[in-house]
Amino acid sequence: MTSTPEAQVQELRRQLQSLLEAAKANERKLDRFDALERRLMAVESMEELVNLLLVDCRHDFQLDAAELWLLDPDGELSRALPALPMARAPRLLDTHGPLRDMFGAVRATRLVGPGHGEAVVAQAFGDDTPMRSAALLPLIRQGLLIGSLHFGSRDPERYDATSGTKFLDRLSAIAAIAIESMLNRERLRRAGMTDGLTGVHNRRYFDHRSLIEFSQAVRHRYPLACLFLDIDHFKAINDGHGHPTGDEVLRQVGGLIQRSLRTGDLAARYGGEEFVVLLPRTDLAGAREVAERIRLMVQDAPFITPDGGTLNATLSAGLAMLQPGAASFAELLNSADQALYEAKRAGRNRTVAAAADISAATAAAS
Ligand SMILES: Nc1nc2c(ncn2[C@@H]2O[C@H](COP(=O)(O)OP(=O)(O)OP(=O)(O)O)[C@@H](O)[C@H]2O)c(=O)[nH]1
Repeated sequence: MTSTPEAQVQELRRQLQSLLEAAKANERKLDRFDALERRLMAVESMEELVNLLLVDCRHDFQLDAAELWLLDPDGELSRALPALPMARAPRLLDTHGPLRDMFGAVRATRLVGPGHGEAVVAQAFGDDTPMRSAALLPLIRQGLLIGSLHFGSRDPERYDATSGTKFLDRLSAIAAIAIESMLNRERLRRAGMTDGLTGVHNRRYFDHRSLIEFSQAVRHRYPLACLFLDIDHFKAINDGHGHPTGDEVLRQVGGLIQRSLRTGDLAARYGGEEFVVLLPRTDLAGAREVAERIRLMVQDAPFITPDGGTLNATLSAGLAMLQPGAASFAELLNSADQALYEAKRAGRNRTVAAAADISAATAAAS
């Protein structure tokens, strides 16, 4: 049956309308991708980048789930991320295995859903996931798979294996560049405030942070303790076992100090074989306990030398408390340094508190 010319015109109009709607939808999609790419290129910090990929993307693209996996074989990110204010954290992988399982040798964007990859959806979002389809974007830099970005939907048809992946491919390339440049920036930032040998903060960072800690303690009137820790007869270790062994002892002492502290405490290598520690909201008894814990750990530790041998070392600690009415942070440092001098003079391998703190504690007790 041939249709009337009016019916043919109606049909053409309908087809034209649906083409126009598809074109408009595509344009809106392009605008959204465009806006996201611009924001990715402009992020200033790791937390902003992760929030953009996991929280904003999910909202802007009306996704039901978004996940980011990042390869972190050296534990660099797992040390850095907990301190950052992130609404959602990426999953850190210590090996390539999960990425290899997901992308194989092809390493291209995958659209998976019912009948063509339920198992992969579960792999991407967990076994109990309500997601029914997903877009899995490999993040590749300089030929290496550095992570993956997963967008999930409860709608089984949202991601269909036959759909194009042009926008998603572009997004994954830009996300990978943004992640790599952010990691490099973080590395540089940390290198600028970390002592290269021991991994604790350097003097420059300490000088900056200590002033903040000082003014906070003064303003909010809480105690602030300062410890100077100095390895005993370190010159003899260098002379007797060689400089590389001295370096190794320094590295291990730095690690012991770091592990003895709470979040919010600050440890730094102050110079040579001397470390400084700031303990906010810690009283004299608490600070003495920390100093003694570190001293005993060092005393009991067998230090492993580069040639596989062991040696023993000790350290002396000088401890001082921020005094009410102290005019400057330098006064506190100075008192801790004097106390350290006393500890050395009295025979080393001991903790000595500054005279003013001992008399204040005695007066309070009597
Ligand atoms: N291996 C190594 N040695 C260092 C480093 N920085 C400083 N030193 C050495 O540390 C030694 C410090 O010696 P001294 O200041 O005489 O103190 P000490 O031998 O520890 O004696 P006391 O502190 O009085 O117990 C010097 O020999 C420095 O050369 C370093 O980064 N690595």
